[in-house]
Amino acid sequence: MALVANGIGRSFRRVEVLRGVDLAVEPGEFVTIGGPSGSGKSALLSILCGFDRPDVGSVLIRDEELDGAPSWQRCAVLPQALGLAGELTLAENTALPLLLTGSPEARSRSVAVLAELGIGDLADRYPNEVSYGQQQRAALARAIVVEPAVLLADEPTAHVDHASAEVVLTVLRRVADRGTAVIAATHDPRVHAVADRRLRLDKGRLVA
Ligand SMILES: Nc1ncnc2c1ncn2[C@@H]1O[C@H](COP(=O)(O)OP(=O)(O)OP(=O)(O)O)[C@@H](O)[C@H]1O
Repeated sequence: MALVANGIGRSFRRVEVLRGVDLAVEPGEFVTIGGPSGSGKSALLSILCGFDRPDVGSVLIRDEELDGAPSWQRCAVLPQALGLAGELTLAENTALPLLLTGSPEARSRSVAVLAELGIGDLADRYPNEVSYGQQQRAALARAIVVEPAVLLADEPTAHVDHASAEVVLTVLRRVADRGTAVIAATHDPRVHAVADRRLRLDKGRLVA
């Protein structure tokens, strides 16, 4: 399995948001997580990528238990808040995970991934010089440039127009088909439509 979560529980200010979440995702599988606003989708993704720790339960990525945030190659994230560095261009932001691995073709690979997402012409612009939807696609480019074992995407189509959403969905599907386990939290029926498996958070548990 690419990712296994066992009995994840998490409370905030005594409100139990997650109560025993179990999840197992295979390499190459595309899973969506739905559920109403406030049901705990982002909270769950934060735990799956090691940004937050559960009160109970464990997460394994490629059979290794998470202890803090794993490397970007094991688990890459498209967060809801994007988190692009404002002082770096889109190409430089996208290249960051490759620079950490010492890849010599960081620039060319980043521009290629930006182009795959339809924003190759914006590679040398800074985040504040492009729209929020374009920033979102750059944050997705940064997440997939290293071909991670697991990709966690929080609302990957939330800020993009219809045509751009189609591009994002095609790329997410392609990333899964190349072997990455993709887990996307979403309200968007178009994302659910391209997934292999659709789950929903209901009263703190994942249900089909
Ligand atoms: N760090 C935190 N401190 C306190 N409460 C939190 C924290 N993180 C999440 N919560 C609470 O947990 C619940 C679930 O929040 P979460 O953001 O995971 O929902 P969501 O399903 O992702 O919602 P949305 O669809 O609006 O993004 C909410 O009631 C939220 O207020």
